[in-house]
Amino acid sequence: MSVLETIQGPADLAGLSEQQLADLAREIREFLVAKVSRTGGHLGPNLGVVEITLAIHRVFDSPRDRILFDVGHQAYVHKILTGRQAGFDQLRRKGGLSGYPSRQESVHDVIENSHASAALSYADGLAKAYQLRGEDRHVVVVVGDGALTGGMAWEALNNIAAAKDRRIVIIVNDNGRSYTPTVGGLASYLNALRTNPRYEQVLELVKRSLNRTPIVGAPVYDVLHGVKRGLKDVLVPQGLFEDLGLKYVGPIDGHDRAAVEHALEQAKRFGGPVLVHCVTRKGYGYHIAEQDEADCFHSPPTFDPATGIPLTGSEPKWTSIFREELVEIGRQRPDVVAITAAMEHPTGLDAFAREFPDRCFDVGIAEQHAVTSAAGLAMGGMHPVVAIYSTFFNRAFDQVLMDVALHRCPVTFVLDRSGVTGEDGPSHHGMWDLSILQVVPGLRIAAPRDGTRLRELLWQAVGIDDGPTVLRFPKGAVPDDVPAVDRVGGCDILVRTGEPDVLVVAVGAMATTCVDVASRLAGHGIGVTVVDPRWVKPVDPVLIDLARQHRLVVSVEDNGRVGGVGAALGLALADAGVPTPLHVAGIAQEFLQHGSRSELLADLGLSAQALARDIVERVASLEGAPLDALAGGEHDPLPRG
Ligand SMILES: Cc1ncc(C[n+]2csc(CCOP(=O)(O)OP(=O)(O)O)c2C)c(N)n1
Ligand SMILES: CC(=O)[C@@H](O)[C@H](O)COP(=O)(O)O
Ligand SMILES: [Mg+2]
Repeated sequence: MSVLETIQGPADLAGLSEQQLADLAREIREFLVAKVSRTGGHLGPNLGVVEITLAIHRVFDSPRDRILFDVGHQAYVHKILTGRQAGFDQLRRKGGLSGYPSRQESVHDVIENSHASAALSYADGLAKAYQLRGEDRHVVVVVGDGALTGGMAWEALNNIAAAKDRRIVIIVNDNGRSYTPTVGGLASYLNALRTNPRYEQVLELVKRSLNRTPIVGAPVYDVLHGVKRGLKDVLVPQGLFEDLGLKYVGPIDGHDRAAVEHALEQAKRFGGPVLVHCVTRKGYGYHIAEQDEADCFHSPPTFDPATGIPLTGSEPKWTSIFREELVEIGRQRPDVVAITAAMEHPTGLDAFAREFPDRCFDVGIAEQHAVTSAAGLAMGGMHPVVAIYSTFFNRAFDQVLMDVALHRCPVTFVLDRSGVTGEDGPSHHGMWDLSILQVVPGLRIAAPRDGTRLRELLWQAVGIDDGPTVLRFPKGAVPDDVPAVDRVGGCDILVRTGEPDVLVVAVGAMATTCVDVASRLAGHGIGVTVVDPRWVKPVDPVLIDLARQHRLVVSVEDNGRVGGVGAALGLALADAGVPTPLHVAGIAQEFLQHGSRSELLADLGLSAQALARDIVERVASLEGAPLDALAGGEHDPLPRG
């Protein structure tokens, strides 16, 4: 039996020998590669925290002590050690193990939100609560060097440092990378500590002193702390973290479990906020990941573990089309610049950055700064294109509203991963952008239905210079082009069959589904017009006129129903006194769990079959006619369910 098979919970770690612990670390890595190669997921980050997570669960007492992970994509090892090994065959699959901590799964999990740079704020709050309640509990936070480039992290550190007696242990997992090498002054600071040759000597000294000195409390900590202060004062006049008032321990070799345990024991005894700086390598222990220059296998799809080669074909993705077209725009528009929040490749800016290195800015995981910096660039005469996943864009709402739109800055936001994303779960679905952005005066939103429209609309967006524009599209494969049969104003008519009974307003990528709906209704006496407004904000007046001509309007969007495109259309129809009934088909305003995009859309009633069935029922209720008469009785091609 392997050591790993004996681990059902953290308590099983206590009695293990050094050899067993070394075997366990190896077995965990083998487990991660074997499982994640079959499901896809965050392999690189988790390979890098095996020793750190083992040390945490040997030194602290979860769930009494709370273990928090920033982002949470690196919590697989934590899940393995807390009784969830069996779930990894269904990792990130509908109904299976979440790829992030989940309170529904385990009492050992706390934070379910996968948005970076928030964990330290949770820790500050939790520690305050335990102090007020007189509970002697530690709060342990694993935060990556990338997550530390986010502003919230520093807001939290500012507060944590002020409270000398709150039991918070911050473990900085410093692998020098977000996806790509971490950027900015902080990265340079951490790098200075990591890469100076004296660091190696000092590390050796620390290691020897740790191994020689049994854990007797203060002396070990003082050795660690004193030596480090010496190092830091030599390298950097004043320790950044110590200047804040935080006790700093490190840098520690994050793959030396015993050294990490020693440091955590000292931190635990200190009884106040301590920051333990662990130096690790992303993808550690799986050479294919370690050598992956792109992103160290940050989040690979299913792959062959022997070669690392993806098992799924690389079909043209929305991102690929954006990547290609932006380079062409960059060639013709020297005023166009690009901004990423530590996701240059995932958002498709990597090609632009290669061709125009001086015109592409990676600001770190700092979406709020990205947006207001874009306002500054626009005020300086440039036209910024800010590429951010839809869900991460949420946190920069005030910056879009007050720093960009109030000043009518010509900034183009490109929101990839809009709508139902899939396997990353509730805090990754981009189901809010069409709602929250409706309230921004002067901001225009385009939702391309296919690759050709993406190219067209991107050019139109960067051509608008009197205010901000947004393009939004989903994750994954691009549908075949959906040609228009007519153009009315700014709207494309995609289908026009029979009498003008039902007007289907297709928002962006839902157009393919809406055309399928029309074909399912064609043979049943229900005339359908499918219209793609292309620019979905502001509401195109053409839609008002088309609605007047039809008996029912159905809007279909891959966004929350509340406050989305359909809701805005409803307000416009009411303001125009158009009595045509409107049904808004969209995502129920609830947190969606993880699963494939197609599964989740079907569950939401956004499949062509479900939409067609719903329209048949709505038309029938308009006429009071029995459903069967409309739907062809036993011949009904729209079986329930
Ligand atoms: C607000 C926000 N922006 C972007 C992301 C996407 N993202 C997920 S992990 C990651 C890199 C995190 O780097 P780091 O904190 O150093 O962790 P590592 O992967 O290196 O362990 C990014 C940018 C996110 N989760 N949240
Ligand atoms: C953890 C995180 O936020 C990212 O790694 C995200 O999982 C990437 O999503 P995609 O795989 O859709 O690029
Ligand atoms: Mg990192």
